[in-house]
Amino acid sequence: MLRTIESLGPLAGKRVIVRCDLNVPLDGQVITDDGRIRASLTTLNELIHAGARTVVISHLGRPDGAPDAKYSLAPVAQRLCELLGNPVVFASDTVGQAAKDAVGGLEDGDIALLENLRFNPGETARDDADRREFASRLAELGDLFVSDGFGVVHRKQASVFELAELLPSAAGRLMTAELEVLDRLTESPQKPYTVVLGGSKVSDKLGVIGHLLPRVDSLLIGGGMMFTFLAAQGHPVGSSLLEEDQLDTVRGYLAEAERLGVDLVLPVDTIVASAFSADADHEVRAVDAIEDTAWGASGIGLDIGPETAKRFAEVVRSSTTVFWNGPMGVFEFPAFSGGTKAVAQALTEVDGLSVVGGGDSAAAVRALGFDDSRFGHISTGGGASLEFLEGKRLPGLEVLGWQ
Ligand SMILES: Nc1ncnc2c1ncn2[C@@H]1O[C@H](COP(=O)(O)OP(=O)(O)OP(=O)(O)O)[C@@H](O)[C@H]1O
Ligand SMILES: O=C(O)[C@H](O)COP(=O)(O)O
Repeated sequence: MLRTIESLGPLAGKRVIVRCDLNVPLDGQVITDDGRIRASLTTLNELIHAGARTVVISHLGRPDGAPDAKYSLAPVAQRLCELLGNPVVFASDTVGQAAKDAVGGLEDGDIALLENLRFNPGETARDDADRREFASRLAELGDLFVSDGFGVVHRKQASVFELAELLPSAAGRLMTAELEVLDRLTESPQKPYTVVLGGSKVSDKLGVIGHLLPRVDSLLIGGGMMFTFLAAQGHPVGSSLLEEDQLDTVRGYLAEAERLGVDLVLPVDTIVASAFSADADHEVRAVDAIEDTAWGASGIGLDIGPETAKRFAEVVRSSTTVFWNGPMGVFEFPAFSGGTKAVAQALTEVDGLSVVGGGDSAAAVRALGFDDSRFGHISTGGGASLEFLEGKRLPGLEVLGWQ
């Protein structure tokens, strides 16, 4: 049974550390999608109103265990303050003097945000003892711990796992809301059940496919992920995103899909660009002709093509349950956003349950003008929701009592 906030007892006057996933997309200092900040507000408002002294912690991006200004949470503190309508004290470090001063200065109902957890090597250390050492320094800043960063719950990291062992801990409201919907997808998805995969974290997400194949009726592969499949079928993919060391694994998935009778749908066309940029020249090409443009092997596939988009949309629309993770192309560049838009539109037309998972996927649908309410659920977790659907035991959930 997942422990919830009620299990922590009275909160007034207590220093409550809340692990959120405020890993939002940034363009310089500008937050391009604040969905993950908004999703954290329910828990934070509840703690504020209960008179807790709230200490918010999060990572942003993947800095290398040392401070790096481009991954600072300062813009997030500013946005959090606007959304809460409350001052947010921002500490320029995580376990140093600035954090101690910020937390020490909190009154009941106040809130502070500490700097990016991943500026400290202990947060993501492989060695258990190193993570534990960092977690114990974090634990000194709080009396209680609320884990609400669903997007990071698949990571065995100090602020997700060890900290929850060190302090009385419970799941926050976002965490429980996410689990309620995703549980429906694992327990009894209504058929036909389709999963759509794309995005750029290819090696992170390929592993999920083997576990999903026995559970789904159709699996559609687009985004950066498609090129490893196309290459596995013998197609040259130019300079597109490719995980060469995964080719054998992918061949295994293709064979397994056939054996299980799963409809594994790969793109038939792609938009090939001269370079990775918003204004690059581009042409639609069949997937066996990616290198047949004037750019030859330097051409890059940046979106699924129109014929593929049409086919994907048809499969999605005729499904009763759909889970989608990972944009179909580089949606941040308008010329390569068509595939993502077509799939998003089809999801809004599903007569059943449609779930969008992932920080970038959620950002994509919003950037393309789709309102959250047009989907059954928008999950803040990309990798996390996929690993949950795989049926994996997630460290950040187990430590909260989830079986
Ligand atoms: N063909 C492609 N080549 C390169 N990048 C691509 C391609 N297609 C999509 N992308 C990129 O994939 C990124 C999103 O991938 P990611 O796997 O991180 O998605 P997510 O699961 O929604 O996010 P998260 O895992 O952070 O929650 C986008 O920034 C998009 O530009
Ligand atoms: O964006 C995400 O999926 C989460 O914030 C986790 O980030 P990570 O993949 O860098 O651990």
